[in-house]
Amino acid sequence: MLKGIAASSGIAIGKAYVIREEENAINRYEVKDTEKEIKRFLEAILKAKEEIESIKETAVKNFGEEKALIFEAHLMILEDEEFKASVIEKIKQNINAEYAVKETVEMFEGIFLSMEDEYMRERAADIRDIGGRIIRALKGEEKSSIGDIKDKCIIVAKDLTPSDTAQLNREYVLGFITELGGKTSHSAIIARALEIPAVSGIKGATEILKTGDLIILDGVKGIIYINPDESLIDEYQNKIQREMEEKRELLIYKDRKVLTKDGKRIEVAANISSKEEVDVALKYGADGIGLFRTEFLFMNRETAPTEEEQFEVYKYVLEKMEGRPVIIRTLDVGGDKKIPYIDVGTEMNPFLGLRAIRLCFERLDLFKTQLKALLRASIYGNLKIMFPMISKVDEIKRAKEILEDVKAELKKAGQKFSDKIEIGIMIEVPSAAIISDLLAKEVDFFSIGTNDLIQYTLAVDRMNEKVSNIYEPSHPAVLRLIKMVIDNAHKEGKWVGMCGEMASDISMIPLLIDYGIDELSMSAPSVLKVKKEILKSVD
Ligand SMILES: C=C(OP(=O)(O)O)C(=O)O
Ligand SMILES: [Mg+2]
Repeated sequence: MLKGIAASSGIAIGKAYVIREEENAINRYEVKDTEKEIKRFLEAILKAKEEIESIKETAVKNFGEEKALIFEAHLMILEDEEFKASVIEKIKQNINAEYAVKETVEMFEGIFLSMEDEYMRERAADIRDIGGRIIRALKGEEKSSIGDIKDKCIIVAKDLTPSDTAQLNREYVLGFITELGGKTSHSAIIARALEIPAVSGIKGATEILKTGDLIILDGVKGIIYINPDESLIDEYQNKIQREMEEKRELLIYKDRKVLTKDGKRIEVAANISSKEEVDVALKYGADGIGLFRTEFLFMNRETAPTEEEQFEVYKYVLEKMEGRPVIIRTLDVGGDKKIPYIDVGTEMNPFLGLRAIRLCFERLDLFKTQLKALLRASIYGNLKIMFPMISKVDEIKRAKEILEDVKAELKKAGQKFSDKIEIGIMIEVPSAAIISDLLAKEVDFFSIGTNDLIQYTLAVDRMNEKVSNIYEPSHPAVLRLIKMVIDNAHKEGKWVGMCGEMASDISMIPLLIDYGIDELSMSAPSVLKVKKEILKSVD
């Protein structure tokens, strides 16, 4: 038995599938026969071309000509004489082909990244992609994608990025075990939304476990059993049965409106990160969407979604929610949510770096495109726009000014948008909580992001399993800030929600209600148990 962190509740029993770290190191060595090495390089180019041609064909079939254009760009790079000449030049200096490609790719990447033109800057990602493909061809490796898993298994990996997790297919992935990551890492959050049980923080898991080992994964207790005996399997199979029954019983709360014993209405909403999750939110009786993490729309693709693509997603969510509140948060890239084509450079402390609204101010092109899409979609439902990582008054003022500029542009173009959109901010940085009296004057609502608020207040990395024991939601410093935020908002007549993971922590709910919280938003599968908990004092 191994103990880790209970990252996503639920139980899974199945065979392990161990993903070992890819051998990324590209070593430099001296080649004597440079002619042979050049031939090896040119063959790798041909192999890469064949691969891309075939991917392009599939892309045309599945997504149409336009989506396949990106591969046209990749083919052009492979045919680029300057690129090839640069690699060959290096090989002639007795450098091995892999290293020559790596150096050439880095040089071209640098050139593209320094260009003024947005389109050209984005081409840096293409060069990187192509470079990886040629190097894999040279090494004779195939690229495997986690989204391609087609056998029922429990994934064991050192770490899963949020974009990896978002690709997991629930039909096959029964659960996952990682060495790294905490309870509020985005991978854990996504796993909870997908109802995939997970345990993180199991040191050495990829070494200890072998593919094919039978595993019991207990995501409630945060433990795993390796090759358990029959009696333990029986015991856990019974637990799975009981869990399913409990879930069914909770359905009686689905259409209940939640009132406290003082008769105050509490909205119990769902957090989503894709349009597909709206159905899950409705299935579990969410009163609204309390947080749409839109950065996930930007993941696992080559370029940012266009205004039209985003508009379609927002419209879909708003229409599906049929007038219930839908809080859509603007792009929160950075920290553990990395997007290859949105370059923030190398950062010593990504969670303290160019993240969320800070990045949007640097990349007005992305920010304005998203705001336009949101405004246009606003006529299809009850949209509220929320800005992440606000840490001072100037930032919310600036964000609102940009929103006004975008509104003016739309008006000029004769495009319609609602005039009733509430504007809110995340309170997830201690400075924002401390000046919440001032910020409350600028907005219609707050939503407390406890995942970040806790990590920044207590100086405890939410991703680091080594300090997870001191990541303490009930620390008095955190509780004082939460109370202060709610009081300050209410003094200005504004409402306060909570969309961090604390919102579904049953042990904290009585206190939050006592503080006067107005809305709680969480992964959809937690909605019913939270409704039940609040109604317990009334029923
Ligand atoms: C809801 C939050 O935002 P995210 O988890 O996306 O950082 C939070 O910080 O609590
Ligand atoms: Mg946050």
